Amino acid sequence: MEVCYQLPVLPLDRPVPKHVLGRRGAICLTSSPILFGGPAPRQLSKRRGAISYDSSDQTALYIRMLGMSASHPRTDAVRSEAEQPVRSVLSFQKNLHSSHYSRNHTHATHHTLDQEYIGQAKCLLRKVGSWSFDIFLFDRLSNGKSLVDLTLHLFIDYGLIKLFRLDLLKLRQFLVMVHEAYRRQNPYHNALHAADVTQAMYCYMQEPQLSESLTSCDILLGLLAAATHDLDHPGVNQTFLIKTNHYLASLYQNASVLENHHWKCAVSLLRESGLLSHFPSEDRQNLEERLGSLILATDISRQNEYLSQFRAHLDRADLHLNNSQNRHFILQMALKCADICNPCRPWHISKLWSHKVTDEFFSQGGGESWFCGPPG
Ligand SMILES: Nc1ncnc2c1ncn2[C@@H]1O[C@@H]2COP(=O)(O)O[C@H]2[C@H]1O
Ligand SMILES: [Zn+2]
Repeated sequence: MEVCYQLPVLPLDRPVPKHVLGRRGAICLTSSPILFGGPAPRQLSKRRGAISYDSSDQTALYIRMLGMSASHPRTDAVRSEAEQPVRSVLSFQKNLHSSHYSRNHTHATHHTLDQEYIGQAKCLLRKVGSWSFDIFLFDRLSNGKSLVDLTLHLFIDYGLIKLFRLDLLKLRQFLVMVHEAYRRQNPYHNALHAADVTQAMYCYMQEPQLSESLTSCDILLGLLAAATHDLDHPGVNQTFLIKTNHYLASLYQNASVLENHHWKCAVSLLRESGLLSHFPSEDRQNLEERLGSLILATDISRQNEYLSQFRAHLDRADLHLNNSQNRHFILQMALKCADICNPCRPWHISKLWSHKVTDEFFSQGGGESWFCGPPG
């Protein structure tokens, strides 16, 4: 207990609901600043569970993490919490469940501190079909797992689980695996971008003409492709991989190197999760092929090919949505649009994406070290 009063402290800007105060987990709630410098408080030193709080408090001013060393550096994430109060409780959930996304962990959200935030996330999902949907806010409210929660919600909303007799547990585990296979250190090509693309894809698929003609299979594919289209993205582009003789470039002979990799990752996660293991093998194979064709269409270096094809179709007026090949082509175009739609979002959202993508460009160029010259 001797380290309690040295632990990191975060301000909490809002009343803590009774049901949270009544829970014993891994944090300490108090409004008494005397804790931070004075002697170790009685409540803390006597606590049995991992939550301690002053039971008379309805408006805690501070939350401190227990079990972190006093010299633990404040991470950027924690620092930004102070700037964005809504995150303060969410960050604890992250720490409470450091292995939050472990594959065995299926019911974590039911036992976490921030039920209230889960409620807000659910509330926000009512606007999931809106172009101004704030994926950054949703990500905070869903504790950084927007891709999992949003995609799961859309699967349920479309009734895909019943239609394809999907196992809900396997589906969730698959989505968690997808989430984990995105590299969180990438400023742009990470799970949040995949969630954003999935939400945009949903908006396009909700367009009246499309929603009337898409089959359940098209919708399943559209969502799967959007969620997995950048899996395991290394944060650098194809040219970089080719010029640095990366093994992926030679594996895919310098053609759609990243997109092939994303597709193969998606297929391996699908197989590993067993999500579609009850499908006849022919259907499964067909679905994997179509998934590849959608993901490969996001190769920006082949943009002109797709645009000329699209223009030719429009000139001939021969795109018919009752034709499955035509529908597939439209899905390709939709995914391509979804992938680069961030500049068309409301400005406050679009600006954040621009910063993220330029951060990633900057890192590819060597980041700050580039300016410092060669080491030594
Ligand atoms: N807001 C943006 N500003 C500039 N470039 C972007 C922006 N968003 C996406 N891109 C680029 O568009 C590319 C689309 O394909 P990639 O995902 O390979 O990489 C993406 C980025 O390089
Ligand atoms: Zn992308």
